Amino acid sequence: MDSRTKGKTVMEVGGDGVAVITLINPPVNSLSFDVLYNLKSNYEEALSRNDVKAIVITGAKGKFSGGFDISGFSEIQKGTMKEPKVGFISIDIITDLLEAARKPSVAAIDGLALGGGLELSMACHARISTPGAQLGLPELQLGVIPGFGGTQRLPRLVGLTKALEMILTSKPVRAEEGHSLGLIDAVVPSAELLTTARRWALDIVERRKPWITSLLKTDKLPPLGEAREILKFARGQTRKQAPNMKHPLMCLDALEMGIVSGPRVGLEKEAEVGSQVISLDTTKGLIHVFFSQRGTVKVPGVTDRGLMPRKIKKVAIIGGGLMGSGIATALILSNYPVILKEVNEKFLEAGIGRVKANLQSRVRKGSMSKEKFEKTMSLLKGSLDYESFRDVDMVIEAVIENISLKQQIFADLEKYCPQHCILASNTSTIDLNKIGERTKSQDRIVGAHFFSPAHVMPLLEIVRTNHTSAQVIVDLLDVGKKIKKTPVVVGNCTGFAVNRMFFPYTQAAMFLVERGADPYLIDSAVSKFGMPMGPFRLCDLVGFGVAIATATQFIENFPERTYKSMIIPLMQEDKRAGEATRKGFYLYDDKRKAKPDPELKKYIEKARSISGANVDPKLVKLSEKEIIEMTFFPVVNEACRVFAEGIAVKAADLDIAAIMGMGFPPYRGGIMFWADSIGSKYIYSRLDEWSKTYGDFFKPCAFLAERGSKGAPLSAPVEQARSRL
Ligand SMILES: CCCCC[C@H](O)CC(=O)SCCNC(=O)CCNC(=O)[C@H](O)C(C)(C)COP(=O)(O)OP(=O)(O)OC[C@H]1O[C@@H](n2cnc3c(N)ncnc32)[C@H](O)[C@@H]1OP(=O)(O)O
Repeated sequence: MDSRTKGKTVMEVGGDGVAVITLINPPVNSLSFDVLYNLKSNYEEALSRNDVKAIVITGAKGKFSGGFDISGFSEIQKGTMKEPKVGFISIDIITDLLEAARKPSVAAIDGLALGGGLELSMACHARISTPGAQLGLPELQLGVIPGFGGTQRLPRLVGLTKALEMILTSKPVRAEEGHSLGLIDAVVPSAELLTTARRWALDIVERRKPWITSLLKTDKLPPLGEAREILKFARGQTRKQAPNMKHPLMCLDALEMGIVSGPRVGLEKEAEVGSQVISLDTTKGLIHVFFSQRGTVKVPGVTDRGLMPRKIKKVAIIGGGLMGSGIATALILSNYPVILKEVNEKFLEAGIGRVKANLQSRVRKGSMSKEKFEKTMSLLKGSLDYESFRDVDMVIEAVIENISLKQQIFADLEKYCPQHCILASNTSTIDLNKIGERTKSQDRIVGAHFFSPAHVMPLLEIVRTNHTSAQVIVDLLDVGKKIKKTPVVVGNCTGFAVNRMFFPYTQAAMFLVERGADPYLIDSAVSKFGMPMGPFRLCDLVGFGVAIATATQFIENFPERTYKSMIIPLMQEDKRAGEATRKGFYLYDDKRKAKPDPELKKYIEKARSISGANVDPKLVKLSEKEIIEMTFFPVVNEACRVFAEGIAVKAADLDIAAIMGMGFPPYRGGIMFWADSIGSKYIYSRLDEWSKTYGDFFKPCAFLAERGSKGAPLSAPVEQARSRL
């Protein structure tokens, strides 16, 4: 492949008169402009050659195509690449050249056909796939819409309702389902894929198989009135589920246009909308997230050293509480044999019971069979001592946040575990150097910070100290991948990356309420911004015990910028400790439905009298925009500190940590990306002004001050950061 080109296609014409065109653009054969232009010229050649009767399109190395090359969108957004004439690829190449050709095409699909990949195959006159193939249109997840005819052809092949489900959820279907839906014509083993596709193509030529033009099919479309009702319902659902995003509704416009006015007009609408969505801010955010999420496993100085992950054959977990049992669940679900250690029979039984309950909930929901349940549970063994730790490759300690207890455990682990064994702690705040103080194993001590519930939440913070070896990080990154987590490697400090960012968020909310802002309005503004819930509802959910324990750590470690509100401790004293006690900032009914509590005022007033804070008329009447700025700019400030200190190596890692650990809306691109979309100058000036009026909690850190004074992007690499890694 020419080093300047990004992918290509190759065409081979067989003695049977079938031209096989192979898409080649590793690793997923994405459709870059180079691939698409090559495909066009191969087609033109195949159509003009007398020795070619039919065409088969396939992908190299067991993958049809992962869709349009997503980096092409970033380049169009940055203006470094020009998008060709709107609809050129979809209408001129895929529809008018390929689908309307006088020679039939068959798609031979192995592995995956996603986005533009599936769209290309739908323009072929038949599709043959292997059993493992994944077929889907996940474009909305990226902020774009199916732009190679998917909004028109999918409903015509699988029906409107199923097409809407596939497009709006971005979820792919497997080959067998695709077959029963009419998306796939035949499912055959890999070894037979190409021969079957060639034969099928020749059968179409000989009229032994039908020559189907997907775009002209109408048999699966509902009558117009019914179609309009289905689309109206889909619009309502979309507005509810994605209120801050325009592109799903724009996609529905293209779909509807095709159904009402015919597929050609629909294609034109799709091309017009497809080109408009590329420049939406939400699209820029989502595409940034796609690459950032994949970038977290690229750790300079660690993953670029050629180290191979060692095989982790057995894992031990210490502590069967909520976290330990969740971690055990995640591991056995990915086939790791696990030993769960507890201090007595009662706790051990309870821990194993939690794991069982986690899996049983899957059986109840139908996502796990009873046989699979039994098989998965058989990977878990309980233990009350360390004898069975002699052959484990990794231990994850998940006991309560008590330094001396953890120190004792690590000293014991050093005695019982083999020398190569990784010694990990699930601590969320405690310094790992302190935890390992009584050992000589600093190079294999690492943080494996899961988020609750550990078998569900996608983030894994891998915390390294100055002594943790690169090999241990590589091993843990591999385990993270195998248990389907997104790992973010961070440095060692109180709260690591996620909790350090989380803390100022709840603190800012407490500050505002003590000065007269309405907590329920704050929660509502923050939810509208896109967080799963507001800070007060979140405190109720997490429970005040955890909130107080975390606050204690932060007050101890960052006293100069911790706002010491008494609201939560005062409520805790009255035994209202959040959702678990049915009373916190809200009142909860039997169904966990939250409603505001007029009594809350009493606690706020008492806290105000203790702190000496006064109601500030300006803060009583904050607009939603101001609420967002006053709660999230302190988070940006802390993220800047984390970045400047080298706790995170890349700003994009903080974006992913905020999205997956805090629930920051992905379509805003993550905390640093969002901050840069607003501008460092503005954020700096607001924080500076608030710090002069309200104190050091808002004081911009040196990094933000420096970048803000120049208006420089906050996410640009830190050249001379004092790295703690
Ligand atoms: C004018 C333009 C109109 C365009 C119209 C068209 O309708 C639009 C599209 O087709 S948008 C693209 C739709 N496709 C997708 O959304 C698929 C995205 N990719 C994935 O979901 C996954 O990557 C996967 C299922 C294809 C593979 O998953 P797996 O876990 O095996 O591997 P990774 O996710 O780590 O990916 C491996 C590397 O491949 C890169 N990559 C994947 N897909 C694309 C792509 N479509 N374009 C460019 N690059 C892609 C990914 O970034 C990884 O790269 P690394 O460098 O990190 O290894």
